[in-house]
Amino acid sequence: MKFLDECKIYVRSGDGGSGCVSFRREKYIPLGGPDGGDGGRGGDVIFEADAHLNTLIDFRYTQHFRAKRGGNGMGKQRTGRSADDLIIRAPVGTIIRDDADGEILADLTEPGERIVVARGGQGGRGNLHFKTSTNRAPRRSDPGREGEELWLRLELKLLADVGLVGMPNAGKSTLISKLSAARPKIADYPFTTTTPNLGVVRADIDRSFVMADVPGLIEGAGDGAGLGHRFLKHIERCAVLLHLVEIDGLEDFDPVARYQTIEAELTKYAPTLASKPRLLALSKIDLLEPEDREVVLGWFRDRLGDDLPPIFLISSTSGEGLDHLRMTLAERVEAWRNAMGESAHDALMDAPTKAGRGAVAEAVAEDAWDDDEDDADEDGVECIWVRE
Ligand SMILES: Nc1nc2c(ncn2[C@@H]2O[C@H](COP(=O)(O)OP(=O)(O)OP(=O)(O)O)[C@@H](O)[C@H]2O)c(=O)[nH]1
Ligand SMILES: [Mg+2]
Repeated sequence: MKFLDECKIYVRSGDGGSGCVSFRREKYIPLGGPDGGDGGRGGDVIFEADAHLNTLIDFRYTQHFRAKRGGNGMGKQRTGRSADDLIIRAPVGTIIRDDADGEILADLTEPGERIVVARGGQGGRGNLHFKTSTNRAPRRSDPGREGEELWLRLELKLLADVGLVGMPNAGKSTLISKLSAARPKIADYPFTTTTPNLGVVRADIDRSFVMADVPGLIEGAGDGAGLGHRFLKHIERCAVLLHLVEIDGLEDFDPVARYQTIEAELTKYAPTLASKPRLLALSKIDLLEPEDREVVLGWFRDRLGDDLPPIFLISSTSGEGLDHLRMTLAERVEAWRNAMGESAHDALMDAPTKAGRGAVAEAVAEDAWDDDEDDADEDGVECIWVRE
């Protein structure tokens, strides 16, 4: 299975069928009047949000969508057949833009929601309509109207509840591998993760949430430096951010400054990210001398003051602090879902996508990412990232 989150497709609605030129021909009626029927309507191109889909991968194989042409009008005043509409199914959460000017045509948030992106052409009029008092045998009919054609850009934002942010090597991928079935690549060097990973974290029997591990952020990420900014959009819709700062000793670096650097980048990228609820986890504390813990916590308390989010000490190696963190995250996600109530955002994030998100996350957990297919295809489909 592959996962693709951005693609470009061509759509064309059907042309209207032509009107017909025809005259009534019956025995003993030598000069029957015009009886050419109208052409049928061309098919619309319609998008439908489907809660069971969670990737745009199908658009990689099919990029051209053409609705059928309406049938031509016929004699005996018969109207041509209207063409069937072409329904394109896309995952809930897909944003559809006109590629020409970037205008958003639709943001599919509700399962079953439909939007017409290209209207089918009207059928042409048959010669029946052109009969006048002076012209009783019109040889004129209209051709059908042409359908509309346009290129669309589809974008799917991952629907995760918790977004993991932090500098490269902070231990984000290790954490998601401990809390969920996701098995991302983990290594002792920065920028190991190049594409997002999703995992379902089960807090208890009936409570779970989706966590997204995105590539590490660096200074300048908000302006486009590094890889991470490309994926920040995936965490824009998260309920909670979990900011991970690695603490593997008291020497050599300033963890508070690391935290502040990344926070500043998030603010620069989008104010919505800056104002999102967040938790701070100090990772790799197995490497810290027990007596140094209070020292580090003191640095954060003193320098961040009221801006200090709830802080956790965790170790993915020893498992310390993970249960508490997992339960707190579950509570935060639940509180956020409740606060959202019946709002449109809730519809997007919660009910309709449960099946879809679970499926993506499980699939992500099972398969490895393929980093190779990162760029534009020959045939014009741009893949920001693809999972095999
Ligand atoms: N001792 C110790 N090492 C850890 C812990 N968590 C992660 N590591 C190690 O830290 C290194 C980086 O871990 P990753 O999970 O790949 O870090 P990341 O934040 O995903 O890094 P990028 O993908 O580059 O952004 C790996 O060598 C891990 O084994 C921990 O709790 N304790
Ligand atoms: Mg990683």
